[in-house]
Amino acid sequence: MKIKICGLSREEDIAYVNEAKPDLVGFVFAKSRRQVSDKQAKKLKSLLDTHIKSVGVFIDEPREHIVNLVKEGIIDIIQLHGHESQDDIEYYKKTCRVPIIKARHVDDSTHYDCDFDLIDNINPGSGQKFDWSLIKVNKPTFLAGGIGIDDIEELSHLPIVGIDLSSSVETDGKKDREKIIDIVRRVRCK
Ligand SMILES: O=C(O)c1ccccc1NCC(=O)[C@H](O)[C@H](O)COP(=O)(O)O
Repeated sequence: MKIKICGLSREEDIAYVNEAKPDLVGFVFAKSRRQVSDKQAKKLKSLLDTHIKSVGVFIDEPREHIVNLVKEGIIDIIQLHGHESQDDIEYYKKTCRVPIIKARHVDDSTHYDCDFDLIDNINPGSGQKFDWSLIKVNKPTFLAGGIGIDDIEELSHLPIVGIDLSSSVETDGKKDREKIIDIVRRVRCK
């Protein structure tokens, strides 16, 4: 199972993930307490272990901004959380040629022709769970929403390719080295 640690914003956060080695990390460009500027993200990416993929997280962002971040090598994967259409997804496929993750709620069965689905809470990044028994997948799917270290055993039985988490690896709103290392180790042991 792949693991993505989302919402990195400080240079020490990058040091933590370089040590823990998750598969993916997320830079949030959408409005959020975890939001990073292009300049910050460029610096963070330059410090990131080259084996770890960087995911840009967006809500209804202008296309040019996303394309520019891919072209500059700041993000390796696009994650769309807003009202982006299949037309937008086709545009990114053609223009960027990087994997695309489209987030949806568990009760939204819209099919998007993209690389991965991400089933997330209605309030992304809030640390809130939802009913995992409602999950239906029709393509490689990541799961997010309040996932913590005690959930790994249960999640290993779900039809998902990876997990995406943020709040549970924070202390007082900041990424926590021990929590990141512990959860990546737990996932690797499954
Ligand atoms: O994390 C945010 O602040 C955020 C803001 C706006 C759109 C998306 C956001 N995060 C997306 C993620 O991929 C989070 O990792 C995911 O929602 C899980 O977060 P959590 O429930 O805190 O583990």
